[in-house]
Amino acid sequence: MKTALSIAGSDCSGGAGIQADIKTMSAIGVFGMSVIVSVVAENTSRVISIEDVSPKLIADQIDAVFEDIEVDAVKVGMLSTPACMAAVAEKLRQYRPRHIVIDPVMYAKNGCPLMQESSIGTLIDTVIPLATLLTPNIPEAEKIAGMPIKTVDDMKTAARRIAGLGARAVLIKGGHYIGDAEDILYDGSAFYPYVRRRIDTKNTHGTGCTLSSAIASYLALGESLPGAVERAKEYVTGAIEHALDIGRGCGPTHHFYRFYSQQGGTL
Ligand SMILES: Nc1ncnc2c1ncn2[C@@H]1O[C@H](COP(=O)(O)OP(=O)(O)O)[C@@H](O)[C@H]1O
Ligand SMILES: Cc1ncc(COP(=O)(O)O)c(N)n1
Repeated sequence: MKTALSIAGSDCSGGAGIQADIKTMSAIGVFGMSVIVSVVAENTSRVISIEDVSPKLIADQIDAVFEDIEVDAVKVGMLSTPACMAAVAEKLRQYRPRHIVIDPVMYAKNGCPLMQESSIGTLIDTVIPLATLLTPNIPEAEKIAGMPIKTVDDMKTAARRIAGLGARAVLIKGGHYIGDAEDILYDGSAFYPYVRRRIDTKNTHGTGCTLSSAIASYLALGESLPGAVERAKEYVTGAIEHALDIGRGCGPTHHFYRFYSQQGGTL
């Protein structure tokens, strides 16, 4: 069985972070593993508090996985501080997994910050150059590329700039855009658009986590990068279509909708 590792934060409400990643990996059919970098007390409406795991325990978790199990792809999510970033980056440089999909998480869907403002320099200098694919949403791409993004052409310019910072490929996600949900992949030479109609829902907690871990899963299964993004886009669109209207804020994406519908069950 192919394996994928999520290095990210824990969302106790189960919609984003490590929990979304492992649900996605399981639904796609790879063996999911997790290195917890931060524990976030959050739900669909708010973040109550965040506590980071010590750099030593982050490093030890990564050692525990890599010394024992072949890792076919890694997904990196929330890294809140320069110390977390340095611990993860050092170990990724040591183990050099083939696929490293990095989602540079900065805010939760309800607007609460998940990355300290002062971490942006370390993100750019230390983390981004490790990405075989970086998957910023539009506000994150604006911060990293240092430019406003209002059009699809701006998305392309920002993707080029971010590739110039050392990411091998960049997928700018259009969930925060107006109109269709259009994402643009830049692989260093060509652009690939991925377009679906926008689903009218507030229940988008965990969409970015779901997409990046789906891409890592399909890369682990041997898909090409454009193919993995296409299949992951299909997966996240279905997970948003069947998102659960639970909680008082932005409800979570739903991962087992295909299983339930095949069993004739209700969602
Ligand atoms: N309302 C929506 N309808 C359809 N697709 C969406 C919607 N919102 C987000 N997406 C898609 O979900 C994925 C995650 O994007 P986005 O929500 O921008 O990421 P993030 O969670 O990092 O903010 C992208 O493929 C985006 O196009
Ligand atoms: C621990 C953690 N990691 C990431 C996100 C962002 O989730 P998304 O951008 O996918 O809604 C989150 N809310 N919590």
